[in-house]
Amino acid sequence: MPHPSRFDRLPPPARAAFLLDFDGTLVDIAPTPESVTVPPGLRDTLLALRHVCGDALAVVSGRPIDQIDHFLPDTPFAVAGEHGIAVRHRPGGAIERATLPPLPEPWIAACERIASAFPGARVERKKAGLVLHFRAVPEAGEAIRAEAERLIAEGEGSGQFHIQAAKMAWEIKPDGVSKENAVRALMQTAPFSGRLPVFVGDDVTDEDGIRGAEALGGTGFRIPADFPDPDAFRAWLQRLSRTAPGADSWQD
Ligand SMILES: O=P(O)(O)OC[C@H]1O[C@H](O[C@H]2O[C@H](CO)[C@@H](O)[C@H](O)[C@H]2O)[C@H](O)[C@@H](O)[C@@H]1O
Repeated sequence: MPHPSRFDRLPPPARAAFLLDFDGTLVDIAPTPESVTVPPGLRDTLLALRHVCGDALAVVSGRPIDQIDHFLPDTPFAVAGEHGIAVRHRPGGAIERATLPPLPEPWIAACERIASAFPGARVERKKAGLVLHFRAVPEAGEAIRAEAERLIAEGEGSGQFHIQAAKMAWEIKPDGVSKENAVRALMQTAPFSGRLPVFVGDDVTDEDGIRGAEALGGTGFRIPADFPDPDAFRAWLQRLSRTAPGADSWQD
């Protein structure tokens, strides 16, 4: 029996809203957060797709919004950053931030100590959390996780944060934050409202986004289950972006 086409799961252009993860989905994974490169043509593809679907295109990332603006300036209509803690619903609009407990100061110093015990590991600070990266020292991943779990179980902040598994990284993240909430928030305002979300991602946090899209009657795709890698996903997006605005169905 032939594999059902991915297009079977796609709402038509007039009903679809694209909510896309960044790292590992729109761009290839790189050795460090700073060293990702945006492939030539990706911005044009996203802008064309945005045009086809009436502007309903958002990036939903674990990164802060300013980093998405840096890599994809003036490209998505909306951006949700830090897994949905921060949401900007429209270009130039205000950034809405969830009110969350601050990361306890002693944890920041403790995480720096944890990272320095494993040369190659590093801490990435975020406004409401931090990430312990171990891509350069993969064999230390489990030990770093154990230390981080011990840390967040104690003192001020315990019971308010959890460890989110990421790609070669552990993120200390406030409870109650998820890409599912980000999808729900984005889909409440124009031009997303009234459309069906199509969420695409590659990581554990993206499963929340896919669940959020499905709960709203939309659909989700995951790399590598649905596309072998970001390159294959970008090629698919490029084909979709060639659909004529106003067309009833997607160009394959
Ligand atoms: O939700 P995303 O847009 O996928 O962001 C998830 C995290 O991505 C970044 O870390 C990951 O990508 C890096 C660059 O490819 C890679 O070096 C690292 O190992 C990955 O974990 C980013 O640094 C995090 O802040 C994001 O939460």
